[in-house]
Amino acid sequence: ENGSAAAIPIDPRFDIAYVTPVTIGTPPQTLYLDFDTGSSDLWVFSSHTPESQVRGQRIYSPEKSSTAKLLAGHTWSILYGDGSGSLGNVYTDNFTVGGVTVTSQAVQTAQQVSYSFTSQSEIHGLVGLGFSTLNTVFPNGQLTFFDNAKSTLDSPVFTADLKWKKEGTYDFGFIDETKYTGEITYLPVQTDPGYWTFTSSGYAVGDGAFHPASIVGIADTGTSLTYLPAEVVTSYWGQVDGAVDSDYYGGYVFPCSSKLPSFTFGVGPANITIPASYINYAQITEGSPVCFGGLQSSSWLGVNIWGDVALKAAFVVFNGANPPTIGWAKK
Ligand SMILES: O[C@H]1CN[C@@H](c2nc(-c3ccc(C(F)(F)F)cc3)no2)C1
Repeated sequence: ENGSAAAIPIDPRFDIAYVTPVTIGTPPQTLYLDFDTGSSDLWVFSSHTPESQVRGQRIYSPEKSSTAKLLAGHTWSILYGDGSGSLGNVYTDNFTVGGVTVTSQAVQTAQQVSYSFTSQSEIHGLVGLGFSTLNTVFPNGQLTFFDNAKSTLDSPVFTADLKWKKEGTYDFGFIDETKYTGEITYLPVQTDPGYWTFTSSGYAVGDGAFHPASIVGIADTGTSLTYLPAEVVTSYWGQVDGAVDSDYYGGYVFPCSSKLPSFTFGVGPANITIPASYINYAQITEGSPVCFGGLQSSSWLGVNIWGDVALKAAFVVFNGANPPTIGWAKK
């Protein structure tokens, strides 16, 4: 059974994250979760989360679900790239996204969440869409929703059609030809250690020359910005009047009035262009003349991350066949 679900920006001003409605249990409990191709845990705010750590989030209460089963003796604990994290125990229950149901999905209930999750009331948990090898449940790792659903889908794929300051979609089991133009270019995926890792064939700044290069990075729907090698971002921001790499602000900032070039990245023989508007990410604070860039250096990260700023410029196919591949198309 295929499915389609909305990817809704949690903030109307800038695309910090997208959430998707899901239902868990019997009778169904609806939560809005952050679908993250950069991790592989499905965890939710729950009746096990201390009230002091819950601030407006919807919660999943397994004790109110007739189909919930405790996965005895299992725990989990996860840390995200920004230093946020959560931990807890594990149930299995019915889990539905956009009409696709998995009847015994591992649902990780939070017993602790870090302050940044507490303060983000629009995110009620995460759905990891990375490879199940990254799942943190101990002592037995659990399968992702996609791995569980794969065999019931017409095709073992899901697609991401994220949009700039608008609602996009995640589709499961099919490729919607109306969502892209031209051809989809498929690239090999390196599945070790468990991210959707691919190699971009180079880049161009604005209308400038294309620079062939092999940029190994992960496609990560859970990361807001895009983080690339220092020489790439230096050549990009070098084209922007007044842009500086600021220790104070923690990255490249520029005068909001400056004109930005677009950024093009290679996907095999094809390419995707990120419009300048996507790279003018946000004012530092409401009304500030200083703006924060959507393209930042990956040098302190140790990995290049193609986050939402890049992904929303394309229609992306996460092909879970054997071997997995990743497809990119203009839209
Ligand atoms: O770890 C990498 C895997 N994908 C990236 C990711 N990061 C988050 C995240 C979501 C929400 C929050 C909070 F609400 F602000 F706390 C924090 C981090 N979700 O995926 C980074």
